[in-house]
Amino acid sequence: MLELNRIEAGYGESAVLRDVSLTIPKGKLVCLLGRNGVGKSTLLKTLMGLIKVNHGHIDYQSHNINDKSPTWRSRKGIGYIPQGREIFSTLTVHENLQLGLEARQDQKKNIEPGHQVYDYFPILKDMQNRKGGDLSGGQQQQLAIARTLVADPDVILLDEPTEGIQPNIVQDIQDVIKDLKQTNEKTMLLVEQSFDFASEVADYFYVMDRGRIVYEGEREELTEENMRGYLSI
Ligand SMILES: Nc1ncnc2c1ncn2[C@@H]1O[C@H](COP(=O)(O)OP(=O)(O)OP(=O)(O)O)[C@@H](O)[C@H]1O
Repeated sequence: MLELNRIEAGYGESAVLRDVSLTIPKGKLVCLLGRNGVGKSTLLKTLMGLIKVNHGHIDYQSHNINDKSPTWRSRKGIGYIPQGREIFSTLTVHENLQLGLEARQDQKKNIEPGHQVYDYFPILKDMQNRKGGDLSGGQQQQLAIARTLVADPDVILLDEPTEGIQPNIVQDIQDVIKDLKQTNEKTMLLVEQSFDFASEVADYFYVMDRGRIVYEGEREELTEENMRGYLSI
């Protein structure tokens, strides 16, 4: 349902992604693995329309979306949770969540108290009136995920949700990701450096090195032995 075909993209004159092809089938969770600086975040930004494609094409529901804006993509159901979370620190948790509604196609203006995001992350209900900047890193990550979920996206692009986060929250996030796939049939692309996390949730995986896809395979092939050399294990 979302596909990169022979993409070259980067910053200014310098290409970061080189001849990258990747498919995220409907209802599947695809993991993109690789070390620091190999181009994983650049790939997500390119999918989201934040970086221009130099060559190749991005197809969403079988249509070329190369020239569509990030706003168009989010309104059409592509949700993006960036690395670093980009929480508004001076706004409250509630206000941060309200901002997520902007990406909805309907005119929904409020998040009902029984919304699924509060089941996933009860702490966000308890902390509704706290400023985003007062939350811990793990709580901010939960807020960033919830803010995307209130828009009810079909596809979720998630950039290293476990980076620098305490283990109990990593477990909560893992449970939510599994539920999003199993119960809500979301389509997901998860960027990760953690082999343990990726191997728990992935249906299919790609490994990136220096802007190229160097390995791909089914979940069964995602083993420590195969990943040694590509990841720090
Ligand atoms: N805004 C930018 N302008 C110029 N070059 C950039 C910019 N952002 C990233 N790069 C470069 O692009 C390359 C890929 O970076 P990217 O952030 O996509 O890697 P990554 O695999 O996501 O790594 P990390 O896990 O550290 O985020 C790096 O060489 C990086 O220095």
